[in-house]
Amino acid sequence: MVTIQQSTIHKKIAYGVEQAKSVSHSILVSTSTKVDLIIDPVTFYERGKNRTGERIFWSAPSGDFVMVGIGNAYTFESNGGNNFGQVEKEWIELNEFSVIEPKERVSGVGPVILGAFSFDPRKEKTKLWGSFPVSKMMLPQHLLTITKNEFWLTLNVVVHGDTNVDEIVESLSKEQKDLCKDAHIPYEASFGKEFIIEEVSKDEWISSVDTVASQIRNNEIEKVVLAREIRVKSDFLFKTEDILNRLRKEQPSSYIFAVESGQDCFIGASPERLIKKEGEEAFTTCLAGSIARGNSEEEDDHLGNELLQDQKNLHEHEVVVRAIRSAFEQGCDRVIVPENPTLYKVRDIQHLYTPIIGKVKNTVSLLTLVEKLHPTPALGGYPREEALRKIREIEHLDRGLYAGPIGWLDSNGDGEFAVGIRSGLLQGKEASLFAGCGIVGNSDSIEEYKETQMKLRPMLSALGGSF
Ligand SMILES: C=C(O[C@H]1C=CC=C(C(=O)O)[C@@H]1O)C(=O)O
Repeated sequence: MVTIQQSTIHKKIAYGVEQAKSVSHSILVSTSTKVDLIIDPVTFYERGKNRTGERIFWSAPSGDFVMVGIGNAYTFESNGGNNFGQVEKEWIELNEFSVIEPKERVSGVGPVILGAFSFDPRKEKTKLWGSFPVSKMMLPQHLLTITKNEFWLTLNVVVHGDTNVDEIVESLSKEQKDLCKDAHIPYEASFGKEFIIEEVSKDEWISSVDTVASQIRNNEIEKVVLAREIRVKSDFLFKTEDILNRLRKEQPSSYIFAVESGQDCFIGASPERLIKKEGEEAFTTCLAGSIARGNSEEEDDHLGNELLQDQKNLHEHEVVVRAIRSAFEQGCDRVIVPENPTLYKVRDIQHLYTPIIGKVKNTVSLLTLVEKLHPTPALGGYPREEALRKIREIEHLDRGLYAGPIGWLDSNGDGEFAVGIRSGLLQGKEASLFAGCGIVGNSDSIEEYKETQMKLRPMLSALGGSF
């Protein structure tokens, strides 16, 4: 097995400890190697089960860029606000004292932090999300990166002047061997039989949609996204790797993610990018306005064309484009916005879609852009603060990480965040699944309810159930 050579790790960590002594400061040591192995990322995730609560999974649409993090080398956690600025500041400070190998950088390889931020830290937290802090980004001890058909293994560790080099090298090397053992074998999922679905506050949700739609008609606000929850109960433990496996097969055009905390796991397959930053370039998307997929190609085209001409959906979408363009222009120059939306199709649903690109201004960072954009009117509403107040007041739901930014950031300041929709919270034999939709003046509450059912389908199917 070709993993990272023990002697290489030893040399780097010993050097890091010497540095830590001489500067009287902790040092981040990060060693990465391209390995000549094929590793199934879900198998690798499963092999990390001794570190339950400290595992994270991320894959971009099409599945050719995957990251799996196991174990915490450093955690950025907040129980107050989302603290985007604080996370960034601490991350930059941690990188100031570092030993990173190899010097030439590959995106997503080496020191990378991954994690998620809450939708609305000001909404009162309930027991449901008790295992999770408000925001959590972690630097994994073990990181598997699959990019451009290459497999990379990274070891990250933060050392101090008194760190015992032999001990830490031995434990990291052993863990890495265990993670890679037979990891080429594709993960096989298994599922139970019993499946109960409980709707949470269904009638209240429908009546909230009616209330909000009438307030919009009275010009009190322009758009509000209202979300709801279903609780799923089973006769078997929901295992993250089983569900990841299904999501990877069933939702190839979505971001697939999982982030654990304690015994719980937030997991999903989101079609919606919030922001990607690659050097000077930034990419965002407006995704709002939805319709079902057809049973035949003809019916699918027909539904897609209907969506492209539907005034209610076009209005819902236009509000999002307007707000994202304005937020994006604060952080970027040369912003390019297509004139009309096209369609973005995932397995169970098709959306109106407008991708936006720009050139990031010199002083602007990825997390600054996340903060400017979040929550877009595709998740919150418009105007933002009024919509958030309305959601706090009227929604019978603790969204937690649902609809919040989830993604990664590297030490060059590049990375990507999606919005954590089409998602759920796994809690042993139970799970909560979430879905929302944009409410405008002419929204019909029963139609909106049906739309949420459609948006719950990807996660429900990955859990082994259906409506
Ligand atoms: C809020 C959700 O979807 C958003 C993203 C795309 C389309 C949406 C819509 O048509 O309402 C929503 O704005 C969700 O899936 O929970």
